[in-house]
Amino acid sequence: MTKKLVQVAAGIIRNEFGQIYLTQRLEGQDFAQSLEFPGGKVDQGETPEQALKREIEEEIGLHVLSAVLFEQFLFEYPTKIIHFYFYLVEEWIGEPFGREGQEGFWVAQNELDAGLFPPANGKLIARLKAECGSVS
Ligand SMILES: Nc1nc2c([nH]c(=O)n2[C@H]2C[C@H](O)[C@@H](COP(=O)(O)OP(=O)(O)OP(=O)(O)O)O2)c(=O)[nH]1
Ligand SMILES: [Mg+2]
Repeated sequence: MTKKLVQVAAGIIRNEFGQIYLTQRLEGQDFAQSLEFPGGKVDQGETPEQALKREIEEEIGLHVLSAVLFEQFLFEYPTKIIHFYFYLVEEWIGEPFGREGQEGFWVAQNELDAGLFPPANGKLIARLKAECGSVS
């Protein structure tokens, strides 16, 4: 059987201190307890950027003012292939919080730990850490 292809848009929400806002996936979701960049599936008729803005509002209550595509790639999971669109977001209105009951917190960009995220995030996190001149 061919795997379904899903589009996912997520935000690397970075503040002026070089910290990134992460959330923790809830029980009952796939990759429960993993950390994630807030975001979700692109709906039919939506562009990835529209999906990003909608998901960020729904999940963490921020109104995104500008978003720049940082990286897009395909990642194959056992049951699906995901086309990820990760956007860097540095301008927004509001204070982020886990609107769906999930934990959320700021982490320094050079202290991101790929082991706490789903497997698809590995390369992206390595790139974010390399940007900070971090060795691991
Ligand atoms: N948001 C997000 N999803 C990620 C990341 N890494 C990763 O593998 N994923 C996977 C987990 C899910 O299989 C998929 C995203 O779907 P989601 O569960 O967030 O979708 P959604 O917000 O639309 O939620 P739902 O309505 O389907 O419950 O992408 C990440 O950094 N952020
Ligand atoms: Mg989501």
